[in-house]
Amino acid sequence: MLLKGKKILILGIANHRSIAAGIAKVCAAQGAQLALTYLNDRFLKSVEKIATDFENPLLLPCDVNQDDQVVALFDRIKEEWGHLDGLVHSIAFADQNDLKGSFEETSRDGFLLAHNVSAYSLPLLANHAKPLMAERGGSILCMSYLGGERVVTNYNVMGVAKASLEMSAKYLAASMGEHNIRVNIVSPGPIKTLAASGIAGFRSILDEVKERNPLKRNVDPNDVGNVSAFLLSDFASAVTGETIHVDAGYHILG
Ligand SMILES: CCCCCCc1ccc(Oc2ccc(Oc3cccc(O)n3)cc2)c(O)c1
Repeated sequence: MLLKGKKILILGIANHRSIAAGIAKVCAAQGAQLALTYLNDRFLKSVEKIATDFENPLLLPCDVNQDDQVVALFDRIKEEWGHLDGLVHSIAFADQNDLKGSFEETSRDGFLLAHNVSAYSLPLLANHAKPLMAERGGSILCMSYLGGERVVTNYNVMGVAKASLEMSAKYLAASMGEHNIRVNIVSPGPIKTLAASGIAGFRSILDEVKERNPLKRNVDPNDVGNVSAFLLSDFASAVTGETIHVDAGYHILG
């Protein structure tokens, strides 16, 4: 049991296909106690369904764009648990119009929205988690994609937001290390999620990576959950500011 007795907060489950749902399942199987957030009542049902197999999980609402909801979330965690060992950030959003066409046409609002939700939310959440992690230390994870490291057609403003997310994770790793808080990046290959279905050309990318990558297969939320559980565990005690690609090796190709 990699995560026995660890208290882990996971933000970003939308439904059973979510990467965060895969991470939650592996963490629960490895003995972790879980707090799962849902964006609003529309998502509560599907989060409850996923949580039925878990041992008394905390289900809490959180829209990271609302500061008061973030404060209320960590007040509840403090009240119920007293401390936090892990935080998984699996949140992103961009206007669908900004996920296709010419990047130069991105609107000011669209650019700011994508960065607000997909990048700024990481330092925001990390700052609130800090007092609950400081003593024993903790592990923070965020989810990126190759399009944040190099250009992937149509990914556009989300790629720029992911670049910001990845550098945010590294600056957080540098700043929070003295409190024994580690911050790492998991970069999955393309996975068929609710969010992915909103991106132009996603289907063809899925097939292309499967044909080209070293393992000749697509990756799934369980693959991501396995690596995430490792990074959340004491087995990764000296790993911080690191990116692990869970992409069947695709990123090594030209
Ligand atoms: C052209 C790139 C194909 C591979 C994309 C892999 C991927 C799939 C999903 C990802 O996560 C999101 C999350 C929200 C998001 O914004 C959305 C999603 C659906 C509708 C909408 O209005 N915005 C876009 C991507 C992501 O960051 C990366």
